[in-house]
Amino acid sequence: MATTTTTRRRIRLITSGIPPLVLLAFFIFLCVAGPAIWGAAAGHTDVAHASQGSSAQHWMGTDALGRDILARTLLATSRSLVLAVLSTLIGGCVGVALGLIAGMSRRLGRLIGAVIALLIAFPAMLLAIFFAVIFGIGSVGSVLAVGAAFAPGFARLTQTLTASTATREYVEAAHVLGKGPVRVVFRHILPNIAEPLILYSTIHIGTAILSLAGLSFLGLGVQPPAYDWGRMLSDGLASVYTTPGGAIAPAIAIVLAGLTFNMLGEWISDLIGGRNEAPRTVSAAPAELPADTVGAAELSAGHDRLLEVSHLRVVYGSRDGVSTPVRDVSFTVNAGETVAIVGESGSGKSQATAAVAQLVEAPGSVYAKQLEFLDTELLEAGKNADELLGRSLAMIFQDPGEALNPAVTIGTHLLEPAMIHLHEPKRSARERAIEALRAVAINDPARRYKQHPHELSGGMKQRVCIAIGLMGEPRLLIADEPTTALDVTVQRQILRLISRVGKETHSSILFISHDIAVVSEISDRILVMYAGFIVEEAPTAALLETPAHPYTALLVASSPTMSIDKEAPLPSLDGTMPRADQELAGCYFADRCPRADARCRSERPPLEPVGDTSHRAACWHPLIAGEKLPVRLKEPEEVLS
Ligand SMILES: Nc1ncnc2c1ncn2[C@@H]1O[C@H](COP(=O)(O)OP(=O)(O)OP(=O)(O)O)[C@@H](O)[C@H]1O
Repeated sequence: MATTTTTRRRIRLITSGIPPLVLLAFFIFLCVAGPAIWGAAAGHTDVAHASQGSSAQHWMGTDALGRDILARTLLATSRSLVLAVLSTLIGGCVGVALGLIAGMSRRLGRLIGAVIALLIAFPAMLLAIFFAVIFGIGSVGSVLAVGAAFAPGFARLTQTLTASTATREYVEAAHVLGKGPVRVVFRHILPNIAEPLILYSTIHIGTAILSLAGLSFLGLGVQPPAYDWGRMLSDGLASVYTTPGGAIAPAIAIVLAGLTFNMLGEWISDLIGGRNEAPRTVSAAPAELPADTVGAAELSAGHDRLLEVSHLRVVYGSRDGVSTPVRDVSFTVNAGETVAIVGESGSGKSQATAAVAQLVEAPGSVYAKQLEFLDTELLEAGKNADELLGRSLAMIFQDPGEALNPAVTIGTHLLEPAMIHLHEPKRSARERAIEALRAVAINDPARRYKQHPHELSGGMKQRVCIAIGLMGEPRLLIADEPTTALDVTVQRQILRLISRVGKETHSSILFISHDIAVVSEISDRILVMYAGFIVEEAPTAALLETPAHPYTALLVASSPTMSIDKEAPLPSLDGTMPRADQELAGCYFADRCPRADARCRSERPPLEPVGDTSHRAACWHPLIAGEKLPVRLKEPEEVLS
């Protein structure tokens, strides 16, 4: 059934491509062979047979000098088409350059965006006439004028495409790798916006033919003795009653050429659309992970500080106010340790780690008393910080589909960290890349190396992202909800893989998740975040068995696990977390907390040890070990809803 649909689609694609391709071939033939075949007839004057109607010798008649109109029309093809292609190229290059600057740079973007919006408000033909007067009458002036009139359209399209591509995770990953803006544009942005731009250009050649003909018709374009279809149309209209062919022949040529490029554009669009449809793959049984080598090279030093974050704050300022997704976060990650950050959606987990990876973009600002990675103060290190992070930090994002650049092969993704940061020769980097794919349990790594991301399943893409991390010299692996976008059957494997890779490469792991049950499987220590604060921090077992903060206690109790009684109702966490733009004097959890009193609402509790020094909680009334929180249980229908 699927095969029949695909076959039918292919047949439709081939048949719909025949008319524009045949017409295009015909026009190319006219451009190439035209001068040799019709050159003489088009230039031969015969005043005795001037301004004649159609005859067997002159199908479209003759002009005022007795020249054959059909021959001149066919000969005018090359000038008309070359000028149209040139003006599209000029408009395309100028527009794409402006659009890229506007899409990449926030400050210049606003200015260029405003100019584009102003120009786009005028009809393109009106702009072309305006620019033709400025650039001067003639072929060159008209080409520049039509190019300038098209540039705002190209710029608007490029700006929109760039803005949406620039926020993709593979572009952010490229920034993490320390790639400069020019490299990011040519490697990651342009290849991914090229298809709609090519499509737009093809259709625009048709419009350019019409616009140039219009300028020539108005006397602003091609000047005698040179001629194009617009010039011929203008001359032909003067004698339309005696020699109608003088106007009809160039008019037919203009319409046919315009139609050809429009049909070609539609066909390319179909072709691209079909190619981008993800192939349906039958998901094979997930590959067994190779034997775990946990413990083979455990770091002996127990408390080597790798990352030290002290009083981290992330602030976004806008005309509408200030929003602070990370209010005050302090934590450390020791060498070889796996630390998890948990908390409900919007608690600031991703923003806090984005600040560590230097991925918070304007208008966001990062403040910290200390943000030290491998003994380097990141907020003061400038370019050195980029290099350090590019070499020693690996990021695994939530959606592996977004994290990989669809335009480049898996191999290229893997080679970049090794070649850019370790300056490794391509040959040895390639060998290591195939080894890295094998290490993350990807079958047939040599074949996968040559494939593009769309040829891989979601789980495989995430394995590739992990393998990319292995290509540098990672000391810290930040995994931001790496299993959320994956099929449940693959989640556990990816989790185990990340844990194993961390141990084998002696890297520490900072693992972000909203699911405490997930992180408890791999983490040594858990940090609980709420409304931009760390509200509790403890070794995993202590946090799960004796949570001190009421929020943690509710998170633990409401986390459905395989071991709990499925018939028993889950505790309910009513209310919502304060927004990032809300400022409160006291504890941000107070409104949802069954233990809150007046002090909780007026005075913010500091993160302080509760019992053991490794266990800290920010609460005025922490739960004493073993104490149960009085909680409202969810009704069965609430659990289902
Ligand atoms: N570019 C931005 N501008 C302004 N505020 C932002 C921006 N990005 C994020 N925020 C704010 O930061 C808050 C925290 O976002 P963050 O992505 O860190 O949460 P999270 O805990 O990781 O949640 P999730 O699990 O849903 O990803 C958001 O609720 C949002 O209000």
